[in-house]
Amino acid sequence: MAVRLTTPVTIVTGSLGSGKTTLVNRFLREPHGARIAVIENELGAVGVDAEFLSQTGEETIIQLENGCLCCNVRGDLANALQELVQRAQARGLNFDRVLIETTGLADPGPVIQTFLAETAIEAWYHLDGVVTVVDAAHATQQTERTEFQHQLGYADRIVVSKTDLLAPDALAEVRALLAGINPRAPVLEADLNTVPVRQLVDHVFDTRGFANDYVPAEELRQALTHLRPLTEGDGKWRPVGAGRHTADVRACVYVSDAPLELDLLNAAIDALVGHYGPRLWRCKGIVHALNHRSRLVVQGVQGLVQINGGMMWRPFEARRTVLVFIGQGLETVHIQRTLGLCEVPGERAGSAQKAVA
Ligand SMILES: Nc1nc2c(ncn2[C@@H]2O[C@H](COP(=O)(O)OP(=O)(O)OP(=O)(O)O)[C@@H](O)[C@H]2O)c(=O)[nH]1
Repeated sequence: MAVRLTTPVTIVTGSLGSGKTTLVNRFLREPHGARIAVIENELGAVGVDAEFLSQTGEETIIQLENGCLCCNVRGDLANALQELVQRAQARGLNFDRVLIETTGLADPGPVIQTFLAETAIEAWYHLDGVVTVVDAAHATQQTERTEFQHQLGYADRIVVSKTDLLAPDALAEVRALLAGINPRAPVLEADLNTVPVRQLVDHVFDTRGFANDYVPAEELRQALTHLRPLTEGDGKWRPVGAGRHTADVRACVYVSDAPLELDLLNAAIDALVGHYGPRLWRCKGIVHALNHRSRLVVQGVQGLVQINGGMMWRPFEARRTVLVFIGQGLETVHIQRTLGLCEVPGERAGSAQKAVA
């Protein structure tokens, strides 16, 4: 696998007061081996959030003061990232990882798109992942808010904060709610003030959330935990927890052991992107394609979807397609039928397994 020499960037998002600054400060204050630069997005013209960040003695904190990052994203963010590079070159500033803390009102979609579309920054940076901090104490009240749903939908990792303030049954309710909106993102539940920084590092860094050649097994397992066989051995699967999530936000998990025809899959994904437009926020997964010795990796953010070659299938490994679609108003049956058209008849391996949650 090619070694990436660009600097990994993590987007830290989450609702107002959820604990984003607390999380970022843990990485700034405590030793863990990485040197961090922070881009801090302020909502007002005069920022205050940066005041709460621990100063590291170097000029590694950049404040964006022109309002909400999701509204002015391209220019401002690209400039801030380039400014860090210039500081590094001119003044020997050292950092090997960047965290972008968005405002609690930001939709991370356009921020993510900047990394996929701005060629000026790709020589220096790559997007490692989106981490969404969820306030356990207020999550259930926030579920109807569009920005909260967006932040969860795009998450590669979720950190549930303030677990110290919640009874176990209330925490279980939050867990179920999050699984309904985003079944693929692994979750760390924590009191952000006391959880060991090592645990935060392991959960938040190197998620490879946007790698084109790889989807972490942890994410696929997480998505599959929300599906259960209807009856033993009949090959049909049903969603677990469907309907628990909020009104219009839906996560569809498509699973199939039959190989998919790649040309048809390209057409099917184009059709889904065309049909759902901006309502399809994120899609991701691996594909068992006909006549391919390696898995294919699907990575999509809004209208940009890529399918690339991934790791080789190992001998005797069960080959399976797992695709997760997250967005607003996704129609389960429509997605199931559209992707089902790509399955190659008679090529199903073992027991047939196919589902959309
Ligand atoms: N008890 C408890 N308090 C927490 C935890 N995480 C954060 N807090 C507190 O919650 C408050 C808000 O935390 P911040 O880190 O400022 O939240 P934020 O998301 O950066 O807030 P905004 O920038 O306003 O969106 C602070 O008083 C934190 O000390 C936690 O796990 N447990």
